[in-house]
Amino acid sequence: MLAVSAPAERPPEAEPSAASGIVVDGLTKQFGGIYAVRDVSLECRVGQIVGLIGPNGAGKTTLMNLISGTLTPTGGAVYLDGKVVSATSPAACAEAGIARTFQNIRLFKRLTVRQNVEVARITRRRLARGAEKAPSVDEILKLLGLDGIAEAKAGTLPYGHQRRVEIARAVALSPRVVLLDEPAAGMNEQESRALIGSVQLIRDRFGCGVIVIDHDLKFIMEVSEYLYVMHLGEVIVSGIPDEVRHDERVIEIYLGRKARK
Ligand SMILES: Nc1ncnc2c1ncn2[C@@H]1O[C@H](COP(=O)(O)OP(=O)(O)OP(=O)(O)O)[C@@H](O)[C@H]1O
Repeated sequence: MLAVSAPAERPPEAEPSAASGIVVDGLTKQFGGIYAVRDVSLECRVGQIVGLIGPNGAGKTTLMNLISGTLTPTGGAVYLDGKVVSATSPAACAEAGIARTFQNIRLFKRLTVRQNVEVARITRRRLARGAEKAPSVDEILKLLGLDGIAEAKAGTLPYGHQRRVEIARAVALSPRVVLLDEPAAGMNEQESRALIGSVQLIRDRFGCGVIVIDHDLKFIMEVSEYLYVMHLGEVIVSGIPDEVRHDERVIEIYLGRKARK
């Protein structure tokens, strides 16, 4: 059965104080008179892969920016492991255990793939978090299929490879939850299929939660265990991918003809 979220409703088990992972509770962000995000409640437990979809302008990136501390909410809160992390800073969120990638890739382009990941590892050591289950740089590179190009300069790589380096760098921080903003953008069918396996391996090996935004519906339906659909700043539908895929509102209003293919 499809769960339809009333704006102010919180998933029944989402008690912020008791949760392990991220709980977003009634989050709102206004830019002047525009509600980019309006009373959004969702959660991503540690060990869970959650997808976020919606048409252009739905509020997905704003929500990511609120969760990762890049933006300060107008209302509501974000909890990580029961502690409020919203309205702090990107550095505080990273320190608490939220890592992310960006729609616009932000790598050290003149450094090699390995050096990019090593820089993140140095940061993690400084944070003194996750040491007990931290995989080596070599393991991270292998997990993302980057071991064969570890010595290549990041800036010389095709777009799809650069996206994987970004993910490797994010997981090298040993996050509790990693946010992936359009990780399959620019990838061909074969690459995005391989990425599904990598994301699942990351979750298994690191034991972290993963929140994924992507416009590639095939990719996001396959990789996610649970989906939230946003439109005009609000979560309008949530459920497992099979339920969301067949929801009339999602097909006709939010996914349009893409869903009929
Ligand atoms: N800094 C800003 N100032 C004013 N309005 C903004 C700002 N950032 C986002 N918005 C508005 O908020 C709404 C949500 O934008 P957002 O980029 O979060 O959507 P999105 O779902 O990520 O879209 P896309 O899929 O195209 O990236 C849009 O109407 C957008 O114009």
